[in-house]
Amino acid sequence: MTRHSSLSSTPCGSLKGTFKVPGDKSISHRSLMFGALAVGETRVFGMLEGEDVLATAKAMAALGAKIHRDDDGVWHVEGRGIGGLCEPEDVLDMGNSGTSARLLMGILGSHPITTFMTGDASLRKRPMGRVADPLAEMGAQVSCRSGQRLPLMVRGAATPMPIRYKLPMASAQVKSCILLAGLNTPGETTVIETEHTRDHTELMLRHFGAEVRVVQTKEGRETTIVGQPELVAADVLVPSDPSSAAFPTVAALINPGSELRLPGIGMNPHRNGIYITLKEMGADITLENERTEAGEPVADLVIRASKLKGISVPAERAPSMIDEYPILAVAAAFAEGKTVMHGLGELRVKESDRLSAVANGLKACGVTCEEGEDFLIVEGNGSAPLGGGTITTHFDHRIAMSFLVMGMAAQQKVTVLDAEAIDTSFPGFATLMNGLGAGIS
Ligand SMILES: O=C(O)C1=C[C@@H](OP(=O)(O)O)[C@@H](O)[C@H](O)C1
Ligand SMILES: C=C(OP(=O)(O)O)C(=O)O
Repeated sequence: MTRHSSLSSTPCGSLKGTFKVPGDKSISHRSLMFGALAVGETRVFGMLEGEDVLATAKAMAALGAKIHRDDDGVWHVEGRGIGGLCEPEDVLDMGNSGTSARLLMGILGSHPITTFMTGDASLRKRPMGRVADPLAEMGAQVSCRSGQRLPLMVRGAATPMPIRYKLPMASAQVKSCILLAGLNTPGETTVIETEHTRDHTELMLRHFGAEVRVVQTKEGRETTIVGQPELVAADVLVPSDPSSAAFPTVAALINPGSELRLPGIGMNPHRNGIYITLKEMGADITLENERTEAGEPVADLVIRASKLKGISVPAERAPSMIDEYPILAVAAAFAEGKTVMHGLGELRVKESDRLSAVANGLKACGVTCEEGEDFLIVEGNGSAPLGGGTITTHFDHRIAMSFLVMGMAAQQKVTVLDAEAIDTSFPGFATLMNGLGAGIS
């Protein structure tokens, strides 16, 4: 797809109102994949209808699941059972979505079928060796383009072997890939992580009836899946996405006089690092009606404009807010003092090299910052930065939304190139924000 539309945001004054943030992307992907592997009909309420999740839906349908959306917006997935996926007739196009590609590779790795997979220009640059290597240990054949990139071919193992695998990097996608390959593997497959990444795969596999054990040992957090269970269809209630909610949250914090209410935001403790960090910076964010919905903690967020101060964000918090550093960097540009962020190496292999995309964007808006191999330091002076930049997003939705938020409160408008990338995770972002008082056009 050719993408070339730009959007600009202008200083807008206070934002007010209640905002229904779309469904969680990680949970939406998994509901379609696990529904396709379950016996019976899974219903998904509140699914994110962004391009990334729709790429997963299309792929699971090409693998034999029956998927449709009813008139009330509920998605129905009729599964094939573990081991029951059929060989797709054509190449699977995972679009912009690393989660779709890597989790699906795990599923395919233990199905005795051959599948070809590709993605857009951004996804074709991202590393796939991190999943191809453990899948090869389990007996799958994965042939990638040079540099372990997409397009690639997965020939699933006819007799997959369980492994015990220590993750070389903090990645929920790699962890999930191996656990999903373990689903159709006899015996027990174990993944060890030294940093605790998001645990939606573990929680949701249990919800669908699989046995997943987690123990903490001196090696790290060990997650074991018992192979070849029968997954049973289940209803999934998708909470609103805390990663998407971070954009209106920061927009409200930096626009004096703002007050926003964001109902039903997922508050999984391995996803909420941005809210802890913003509060440490002095943000007025209140959690109301804290509750558990379908196994996930959820709360209504009330956000009021606040004076922010720079802080040092601990590196070990990075996995719980890995997608939120671009918008945190924007918040830091409005804060008083230095915000120091460490442990950001993984940002270099997302939809873009987010570390340099953020640093370049901040500089284009007159913000002083220092980019290191795996750190970023942003210097704010407690007032609105100059703005006025034109931002290269590299088709990265989070870079696009972050700098549109910057333009809402900077001194001059900010223009973001290739803003259509926003539809991958947050369709309707500009319309929803404008409904609260933003000026995005
Ligand atoms: O498992 C998931 O749903 C995700 C894991 C993270 O990626 P990594 O596992 O590469 O850190 C995150 O950046 C991505 O947006 C979604
Ligand atoms: C990194 C992201 O997603 P993915 O890896 O699925 O492309 C993201 O949404 O910020």
